[in-house]
Amino acid sequence: MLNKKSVDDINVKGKRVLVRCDFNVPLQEGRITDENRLVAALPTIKKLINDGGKVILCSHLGKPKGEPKPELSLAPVAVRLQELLGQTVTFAADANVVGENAKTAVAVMKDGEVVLLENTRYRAEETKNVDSFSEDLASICDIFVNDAFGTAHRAHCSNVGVTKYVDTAVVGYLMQKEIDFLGNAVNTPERPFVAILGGSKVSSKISVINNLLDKVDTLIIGGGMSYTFMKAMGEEVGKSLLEADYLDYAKEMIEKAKAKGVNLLIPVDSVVAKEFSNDAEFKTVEQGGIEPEWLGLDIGEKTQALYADAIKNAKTVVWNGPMGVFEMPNFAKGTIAVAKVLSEIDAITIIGGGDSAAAVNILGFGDKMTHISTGGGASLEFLEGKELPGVAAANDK
Ligand SMILES: Nc1ncnc2c1ncn2[C@@H]1O[C@H](COP(=O)(O)OP(=O)(O)O)[C@@H](O)[C@H]1O
Ligand SMILES: O=C(OP(=O)(O)O)[C@H](O)COP(=O)(O)O
Repeated sequence: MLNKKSVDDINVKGKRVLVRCDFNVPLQEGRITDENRLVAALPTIKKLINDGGKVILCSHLGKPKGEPKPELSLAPVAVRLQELLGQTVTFAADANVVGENAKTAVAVMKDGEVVLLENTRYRAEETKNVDSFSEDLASICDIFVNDAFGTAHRAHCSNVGVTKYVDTAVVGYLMQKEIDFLGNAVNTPERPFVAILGGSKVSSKISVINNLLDKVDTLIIGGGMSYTFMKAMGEEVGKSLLEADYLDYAKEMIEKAKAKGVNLLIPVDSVVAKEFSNDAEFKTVEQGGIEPEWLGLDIGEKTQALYADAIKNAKTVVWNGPMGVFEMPNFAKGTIAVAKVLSEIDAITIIGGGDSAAAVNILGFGDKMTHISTGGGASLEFLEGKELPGVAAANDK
């Protein structure tokens, strides 16, 4: 259990409560294309409304790099939140985030009302964690709640700096839930504990592989990163994604798995194509059969069966990174196969945000998983065993 004070430990009646959420949602022409992060934030917001707090929400959106960018305004989020909450959400349009508009909006709030501030990254100080913006944020609230798990690996004004200037800084329900699921899975897993890692690069998951090898019974490797492991085992990989600088590291991890008695699985067949395109000619080849002009873009059917077999008796599964280029239908089958097995087994299944979460949702398996994290980078850093600054900054219990 997370040893931080939460919204259950405070009395917010009549108080101005600043809630840092992660409303960094994908937008297309002002339309929100995936609202999971908004829905995930509702329990904390509703609790604070019901308890009679004056609920001031804030978040970043995209990377406006310290200046107002209309296309990265949080205005569309206010509209959708209002629908989801079924009550008015006043949007404090304010290029300065905590300028006169925002201060006035907050000053006239009644208990149980909701205000949403403008994109915190309109202020240049935000991502540098400069005190001036942290102080501004603290000046409009009595209590601070951090519920932005997706941003917890950043140390910015609106999730870390602000806590220096408020007496009470607690975490929200989403933050608690994310840390509890990921923490329990990694630290006290029901066994067998299987981790599935995929995605493009070994280099982005070095510490995750290393840390998980200390914890899991089986580690399954798929996606672009598997070719570096194959090469390290002496196989030719043609034009597949290869990080030559990480071959020694891959060998080290193969040795570590042996030493620890971890079952490390890499693909036994691959779907290869002539080009990185859904329209390219493609075929399935056995282990060691990737010819020089071909590149591996998905795991083959034998690998799918091997991985399904390794997963089916698991009691805890953590998955981060697709098994292939799932954005292209011809190379999505491996990712679909893994998602399908996870949706069918009797186990705690945790999807570590990012592309894997998107894949599971797009493929329609979202509601079959125990937990889909709202944070890609944050869940990866958590799986690496790092302390998340956004969590560390909250008051201890
Ligand atoms: N065999 C492959 N070759 C090239 N790219 C791949 C391969 N398999 C998966 N990918 C790509 O990896 C990307 C996801 O990588 P990454 O960002 O590491 O995953 P995540 O966001 O889940 O952590 C996807 O865009 C996918 O197309
Ligand atoms: O979307 C986010 O990260 P994610 O894509 O790693 O899940 C978070 O909102 C953090 O955003 P940032 O990576 O711009 O700091």
